[in-house]
Amino acid sequence: MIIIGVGTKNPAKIEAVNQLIQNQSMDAIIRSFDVPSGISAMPMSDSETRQGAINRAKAVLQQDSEVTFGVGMEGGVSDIDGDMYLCNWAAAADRHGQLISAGGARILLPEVLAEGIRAGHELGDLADEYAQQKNVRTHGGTIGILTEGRITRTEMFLHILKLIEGMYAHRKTENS
Ligand SMILES: O=P(O)(O)OP(=O)(O)OP(=O)(O)OC[C@H]1O[C@@H](n2cnc3c(O)ncnc32)[C@H](O)[C@@H]1O
Ligand SMILES: [Mg+2]
Repeated sequence: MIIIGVGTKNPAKIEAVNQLIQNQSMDAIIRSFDVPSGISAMPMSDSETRQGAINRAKAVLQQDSEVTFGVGMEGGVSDIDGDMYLCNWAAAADRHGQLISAGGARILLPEVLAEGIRAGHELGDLADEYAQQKNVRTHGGTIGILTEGRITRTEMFLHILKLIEGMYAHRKTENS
């Protein structure tokens, strides 16, 4: 059995790992840790968002010596030619120094959310106000609001985690 350490207490993210385990019939359990992302609270680029995911994955390995894989997930925004997109990254680190990262689907943010972020607010707070809901970030996420629930934050992170698990499997075949 492996122990997957997840660097968050956000249930929407933890559920993505849970679903990966079910999907891949992995013999694994989850432990969750409140680790620092080491970046700003509202990451403003792909580079920063990816770094947050990597920092979390590595921090988990430091927190608990029994953890087999550290997993980090981070959400942020990324500007393309003046348009602001929601972006998401995840990373997995093992004890052999192997680090795998991947990014997820992007969705254009409505201008009212983009303006709020440019003014220094966090997307989580803006999304709650926009949707007239509480804790969007721990439920369907902004992507869930903007797609009328067709793709939720959990589904989006599950997709990224499948990419990472698949790349890990591919590397094993390459090295065998
Ligand atoms: O508890 P953690 O794991 O930190 O999860 P989080 O919901 O705070 O999410 P992130 O730190 O990964 O995201 C950075 C910021 O971007 C916001 N954010 C990112 N993706 C979001 C989403 O889908 N819905 C709402 N807010 C989001 C949120 O406000 C965070 O402050
Ligand atoms: Mg956060």
